[in-house]
Amino acid sequence: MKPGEKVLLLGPSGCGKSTLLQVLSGIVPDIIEIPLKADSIVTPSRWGYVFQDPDAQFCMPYVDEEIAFVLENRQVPREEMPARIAHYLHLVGLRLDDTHTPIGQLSQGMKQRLAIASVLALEPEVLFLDEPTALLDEEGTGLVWETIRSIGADKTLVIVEHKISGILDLIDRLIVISADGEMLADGSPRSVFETYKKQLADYGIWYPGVWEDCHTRREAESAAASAMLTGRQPVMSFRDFAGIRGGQIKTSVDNLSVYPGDWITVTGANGAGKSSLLLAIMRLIPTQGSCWIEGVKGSKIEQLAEQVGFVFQNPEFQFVTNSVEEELLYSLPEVEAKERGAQQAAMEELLRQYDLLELRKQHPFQLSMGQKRRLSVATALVRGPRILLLDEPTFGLDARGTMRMLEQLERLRTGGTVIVMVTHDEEIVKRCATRVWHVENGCVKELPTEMSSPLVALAREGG
Ligand SMILES: Nc1ncnc2c1ncn2[C@@H]1O[C@H](COP(=O)(O)OP(=O)(O)OP(=O)(O)O)[C@@H](O)[C@H]1O
Ligand SMILES: Nc1ncnc2c1ncn2[C@@H]1O[C@H](COP(=O)(O)OP(=O)(O)OP(=O)(O)O)[C@@H](O)[C@H]1O
Repeated sequence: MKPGEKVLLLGPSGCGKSTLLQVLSGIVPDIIEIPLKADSIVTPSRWGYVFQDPDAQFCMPYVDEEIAFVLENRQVPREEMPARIAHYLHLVGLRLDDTHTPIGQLSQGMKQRLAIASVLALEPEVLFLDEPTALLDEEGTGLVWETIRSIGADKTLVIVEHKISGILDLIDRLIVISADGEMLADGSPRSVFETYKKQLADYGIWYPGVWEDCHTRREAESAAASAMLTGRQPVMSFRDFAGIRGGQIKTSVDNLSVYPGDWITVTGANGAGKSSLLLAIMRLIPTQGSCWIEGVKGSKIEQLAEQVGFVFQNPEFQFVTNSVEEELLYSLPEVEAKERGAQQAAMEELLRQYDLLELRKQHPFQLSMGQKRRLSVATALVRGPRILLLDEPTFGLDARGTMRMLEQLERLRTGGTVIVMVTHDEEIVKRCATRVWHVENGCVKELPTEMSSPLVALAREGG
């Protein structure tokens, strides 16, 4: 790679993009000792690395201290620090009443913004970015690319990113890696997309126009028909419901009901209170008011888990066993011996659908981010819950993983399963949602959408 070059690495989930980035930066083998087969690799001297998982990035407990730590290493005088800290937080749009806030109290998207700010504070010559915008809202994504664009032509950039639409004009060189880790293409984005479109589609890699090629938008009538088909009794209702964190209300729903066959996308800025809503429904944070769920007696997590499948924003929070296969087995209900064969077959089918069959013996923590994401969703599905709460289930997925997951969720939805999905992806909102809930400063409000407009409402009211 030449100095000043802006390079994008694209490839299917698990092909080795993160690993390659770590080798190019020298993290492997200097910090992570993995044997390498290479004569010599020249690694840069002043570089910064934004990890795929922001939790892997931080050294200090507080936001201001995290950036101050970097500035101290650069010998920035103490009196200049507050202004510099404010500057780097401003670049990524991380707005806080007090910069001396514990990092553990930030939402995941806010953490990702901080991770990028602390790497920018290094003023590196070479920047390695591993899916830096995966958890960011639209504003955050725009700001990050704008900042990267403005930090100068002389900086070298190597980026792994699935959300390609905002960065292609920034990129000089696109390198595509195939599923078996070989280099498939290397050239300008335009020439690679023109020449290799078929291969990209076959490998399930993102390219401009992939949504139009792979996903059919659901028709309004079909949404209405399924609402009519699946009945009018609510399966979940909120009355003055709120979720509390750090002693304060972080999410609240006044009065909303959820019906079989609803696909609700939950949207809103980073830190708005979307994850808190799902955590409150699962009683994983303190709550007040009422969230009634059909068939759930009491509010113990085990009783909820009978009816509700939950996918955490960070897939690692979900894993409790030592292999992919055990993870699914752990979530399965106890059945009689004669039913175990069918259960095993259903589990294998799920592993196949989620491209995890070959990885069945692998430790969940030794998967790539996309593989972890797919396993976390498969685990939530394996019991066949009536309500599925999914916190950004498609982030970090390649095109194939995304389309397959959406198609499967749509099949479940038309069978009556409720999908409540937090997402920043506008395409998913446009194509999949039958209802949209928007969260602003912790308040959840239903937005009017094409799909949840009169037809669906009429069907529900029996018209
Ligand atoms: N700690 C680990 N130990 C063993 N194998 C691992 C470990 N981490 C990842 N792998 C495997 O190495 C391969 C490459 O992983 P890597 O994270 O580099 O993929 P990736 O292309 O970045 O994927 P994604 O797009 O899903 O993030 C994957 O098949 C994964 O299962
Ligand atoms: N453990 C905690 N203690 C106190 N406040 C917290 C805690 N975790 C999160 N918060 C705050 O609650 C608010 C809502 O966070 P939440 O994670 O629900 O946001 P979100 O909408 O899911 O954001 P993102 O899109 O970034 O994931 C944020 O202001 C965040 O700082």
